[in-house]
Amino acid sequence: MENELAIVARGLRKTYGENVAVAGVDLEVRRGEVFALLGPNGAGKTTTVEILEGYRRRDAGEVSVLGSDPAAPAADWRNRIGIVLQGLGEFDELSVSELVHHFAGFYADADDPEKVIARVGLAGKARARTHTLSGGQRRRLDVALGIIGRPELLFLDEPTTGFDPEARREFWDLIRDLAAAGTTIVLTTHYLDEAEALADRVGVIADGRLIEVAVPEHLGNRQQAHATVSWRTPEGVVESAETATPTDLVTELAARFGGEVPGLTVTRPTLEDVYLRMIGHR
Ligand SMILES: Nc1ncnc2c1ncn2[C@@H]1O[C@H](COP(=O)(O)OP(=O)(O)OP(=O)(O)O)[C@@H](O)[C@H]1O
Repeated sequence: MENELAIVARGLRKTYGENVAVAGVDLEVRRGEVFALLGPNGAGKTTTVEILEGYRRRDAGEVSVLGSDPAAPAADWRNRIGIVLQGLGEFDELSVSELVHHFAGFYADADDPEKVIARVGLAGKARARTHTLSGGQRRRLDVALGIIGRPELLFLDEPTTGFDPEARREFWDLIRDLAAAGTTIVLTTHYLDEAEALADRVGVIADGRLIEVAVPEHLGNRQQAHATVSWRTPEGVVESAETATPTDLVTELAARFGGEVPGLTVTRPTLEDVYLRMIGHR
């Protein structure tokens, strides 16, 4: 049902001269979903997202975003979408609070600026001039400007680049809050842990093609992958075996050792392992 889908793209294509940036992408994002686009540099993520945002023209394909074609949207369409832009240099002399209030003025039903400032963790910086913010604080301000209009659909292009680990965790909590409140979120990221932590589904783009869409646990048949069981022999040598039935092997080892197995670990391929395999690095 179109209604349950925030985004539908069919055969999306964009070329720059000889260079095919997006080579026929089919994509569906459900309402309320957090969808992450992963892919190496130059894969076509930003081009895809900017077409969906209405900032780039496609060469071919059908696109519907919140029921409108982004190339010719309905009158209130842009108000229903949040876009996290970077680098609003001309507003450098405004304070955080002034800038967020200024942006709130663009929307008929904007959120409370002070609440949004607190929500992105900038309450202590509300009076600071924006040019005095650190890179990570600046990015939080970008997010505040993206959500001030209470968007139904929020686009975030590499939102946590430059964040320290604590800021990333706080940002993830913010994204989860927004998702819990029903906001559909499309984000691009290079961080696999971020995709795994946030996304309901992940789409992997390589060379302008969407090569797989899956929930993070299922990406690249990760769940079917063999587990690696490692242990230490009485001589102190670390041995390991790949197996489809790790429980059997561990049970056998436990019997062999008469209880606790020294140095026992059971691992499966990480999201990073399967991702690198998918995009061709082995
Ligand atoms: N305005 C442009 N003019 C010409 N080529 C472009 C333009 N924008 C993007 N491209 C090319 O299109 C391809 C896809 O770029 P895009 O920015 O969509 O990739 P990306 O997946 O977002 O990469 P990154 O992870 O590095 O941000 C690249 O080969 C890029 O060089």
